[in-house]
Amino acid sequence: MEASVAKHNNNNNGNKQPLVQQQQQQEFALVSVTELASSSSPPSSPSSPVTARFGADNGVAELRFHRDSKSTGAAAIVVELQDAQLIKLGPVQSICISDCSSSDTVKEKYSRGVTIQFRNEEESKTFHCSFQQWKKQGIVQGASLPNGVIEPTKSKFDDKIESSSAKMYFHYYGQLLHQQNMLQDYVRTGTYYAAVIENRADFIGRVVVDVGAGSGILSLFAAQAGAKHVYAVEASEMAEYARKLIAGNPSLGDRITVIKGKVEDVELPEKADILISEPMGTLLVNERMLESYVIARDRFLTPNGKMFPTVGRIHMAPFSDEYLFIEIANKSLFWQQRNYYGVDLTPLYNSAFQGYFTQPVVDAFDPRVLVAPAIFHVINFTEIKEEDLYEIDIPLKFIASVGARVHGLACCTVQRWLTTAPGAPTTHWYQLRCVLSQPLYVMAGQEITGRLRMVAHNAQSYTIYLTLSVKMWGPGAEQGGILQTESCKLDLKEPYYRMSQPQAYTMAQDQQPHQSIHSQDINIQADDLEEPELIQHLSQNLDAQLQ
Ligand SMILES: C[S@@+](CC[C@H](N)C(=O)[O-])C[C@H]1O[C@@H](n2cnc3c(N)ncnc32)[C@H](O)[C@@H]1O
Repeated sequence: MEASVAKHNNNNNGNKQPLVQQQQQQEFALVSVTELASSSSPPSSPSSPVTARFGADNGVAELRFHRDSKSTGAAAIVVELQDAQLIKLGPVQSICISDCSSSDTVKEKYSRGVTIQFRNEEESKTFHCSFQQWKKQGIVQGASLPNGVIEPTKSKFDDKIESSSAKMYFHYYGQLLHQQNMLQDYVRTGTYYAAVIENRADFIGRVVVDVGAGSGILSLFAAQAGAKHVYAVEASEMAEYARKLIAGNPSLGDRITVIKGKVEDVELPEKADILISEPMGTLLVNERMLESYVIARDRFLTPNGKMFPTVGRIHMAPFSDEYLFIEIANKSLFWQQRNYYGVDLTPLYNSAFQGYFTQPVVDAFDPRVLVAPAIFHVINFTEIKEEDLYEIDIPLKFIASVGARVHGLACCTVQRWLTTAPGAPTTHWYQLRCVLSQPLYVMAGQEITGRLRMVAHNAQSYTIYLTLSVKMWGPGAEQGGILQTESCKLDLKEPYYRMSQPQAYTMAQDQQPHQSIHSQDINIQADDLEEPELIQHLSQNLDAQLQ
């Protein structure tokens, strides 16, 4: 549930009037305020509107709830903001939790909860912003607040992500059909289910936060595994559906609280023993949700808490795929027309040619296109700093197993490459390939070096810089000379979705067959969720539809 507030001044003129702070006070009209389990203060009824007033009369930031905004007498409830937390329970409902001392002994502290009913969602949002602002600024004793309109505080998420990108992103995830896509990926969801249930010893009696809960499925799994309480944090409108789903499963739902908001912004009433999430995108990092996962770790997880998943891996190997290369190169042939309705298009040919090579290719390919054993890069979610995900630099070094024309770098976030072997699970297992506009020539045994650098951008994705070099072969190699180097720059946000069945493999004439370590059947094992590379996730597919 959430909250909302009417912002108005002391005249109690309703929500039409702009927010004005008068003498360091700010007022909101509420539908109702109900104190939880309190014997000291009778709950207000919806028929008697309540005014909430932020102020710092004694140099301490406070929130006072009055039955009548004109009232200047004793407030019904006074909350000191320093120790208070405000949690959204719904679009127009929030709960404010604060510490208070027992009347008998000041040594004993209790938590007090106040349920706040707002008039609409907009007012709820403004109230939340003001709450954070007053809390932040009021903590310093006697600190004065700036006069005028309080701007909503921009969160870490808003600071680094373009609002249009975020809007589209959460709109997408707010639709049931896209959550259904993820739920219908039985390899993905089944792996999570098995991992949670098989690790239920970790969940029993524990507090869990589901980071980006979507439909709430992982929260329900955690509750099934015996979690004491699960906070399902979801920023999109899907939070409402998650509430419905959870309410419809009451034996589990009474241990789950859905909190609508970004993990960067929401407050939780307690720390978590476990974080569970499915934050991986194409090439692991697309969508930049790993950063939110890491922020959630820093905000909510107890020092020895566990993260499910714990690590992610990007597997990489050079590949040779003549058909793919020709397919991409041919896309720009259109621009070679010299008489397109009397117009010469060729001045744009080179730009179009280069443009097509800036698109990473997402598809499923036969692992035999790989020309060297794969290497992998590990991202440990328990240790990595959020800022370290802004730029990821991976040195590359391979030994070619075959002589081939190298067309680029193939990447995959799962342990094993897709195989066309009969009996493999019928799941899409899309992989990503960065294709060079100029191939490199290698001989079996030759070293291929390079660098994969990924730089985050504010559209929730990354710019990819790939360089591959092939060292001199034969006489002169000892001098360490580099014969060929090719580079390319790609935008992970704009992939070429080449969705189809795995491409038929035709062995190039100069290629010798090699025993690829990857050409095994997919074998999903979920005995440990700390192996996220085993988790087949649909995000790759989702990205396609986000475009
Ligand atoms: C890949 S989906 C996973 C959904 C669900 N956990 C599952 O496994 O089916 C990621 C979800 O995280 C949500 N999300 C992404 N970034 C978020 C953030 N910063 N705060 C809260 N939710 C976020 C998205 O709206 C989306 O529903």
